[in-house]
Amino acid sequence: MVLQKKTISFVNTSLEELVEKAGGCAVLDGGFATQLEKHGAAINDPLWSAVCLIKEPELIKRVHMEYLEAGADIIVSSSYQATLPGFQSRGLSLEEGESLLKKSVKLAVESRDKFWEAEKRNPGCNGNRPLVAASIGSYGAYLADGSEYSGYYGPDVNIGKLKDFHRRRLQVLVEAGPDLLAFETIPNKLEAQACVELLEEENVNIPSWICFTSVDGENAPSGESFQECLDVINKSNKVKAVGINCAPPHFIESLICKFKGLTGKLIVVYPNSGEIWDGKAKKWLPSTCFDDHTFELTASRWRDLGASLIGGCCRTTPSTVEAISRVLKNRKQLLA
Ligand SMILES: C[S+](C)CC[C@H](N)C(=O)O
Ligand SMILES: N[C@@H](CCS)C(=O)O
Ligand SMILES: [Zn+2]
Repeated sequence: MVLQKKTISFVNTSLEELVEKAGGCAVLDGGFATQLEKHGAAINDPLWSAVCLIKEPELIKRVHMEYLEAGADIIVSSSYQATLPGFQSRGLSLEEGESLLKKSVKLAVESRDKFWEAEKRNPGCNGNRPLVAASIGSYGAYLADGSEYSGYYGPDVNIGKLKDFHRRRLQVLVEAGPDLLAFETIPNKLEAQACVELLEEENVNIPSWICFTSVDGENAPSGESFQECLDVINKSNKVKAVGINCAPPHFIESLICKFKGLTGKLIVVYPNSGEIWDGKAKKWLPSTCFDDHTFELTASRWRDLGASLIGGCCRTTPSTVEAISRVLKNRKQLLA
């Protein structure tokens, strides 16, 4: 008997192709730091989750694998709060810091490759090789003072300072060869402008997304309108998707509608659970939350409103991603 072999393309996939192959909406992973903590990692530290790059690289791989197994089409690296000045203030040299940044991408790529080696032999494999996005947390994440949710960087922070902060890390992460770049929790227009200018100046050819936070459900945390912020991003051909991360999930529906009217780029949403980060106490405060079931019920609505990339951020876990994946991938099967 001749067994028919399914032909699967193993070439690198672009973001647009991945979204298309995923049926119009790809699944992102969930809270990375949250899942590290669930496994006992101590991240109450100025480096936050990036402290695990120094202390627990195997745990980082375990968490990536858990999100891949939950159905993530894209995993985000552990570099959100990994910065060269941050590592230097821990007594590490510039070279050691750069090597940790590269390691964040390498750990994600190794996890993806290991997952894909097994997955592509699975008869149910959809041929969608997951992608690795290198996380680039905002300047506020590095400050570790909650300013990624206020957008207030003080009077001394101008665009030059923000570009200086981001430049070398961006170069090193790009050299490490991720499939995508994920600018996360950008809280104001100035930092969006700095990211857009840097992508041009550094001639970066890896596709990017830029995500903002929001604390009022209508504007960037700085109070600047998303119209102003997206005007800056729309001018860039390097940015392929724009959206919201680590904002409460009940803001997402209206923000997708707003973004749809402001940009032709792909829309990416990965809200947190709804809990509120207390930057001083460094802990999550209870608030109105979505549980996994509510994510499952709402993800298809976000997709229908026009989001092309959907996942979870802080306080969501692999079971959240499993719920999102179940509903989005089932839907794809129903449409097929
Ligand atoms: C996305 S927030 C919860 C990350 C942690 C924050 N930048 C801090 O260090 O306090
Ligand atoms: N990629 C980061 C984002 C924090 S807001 C994480 O999931 O830990
Ligand atoms: Zn988050």
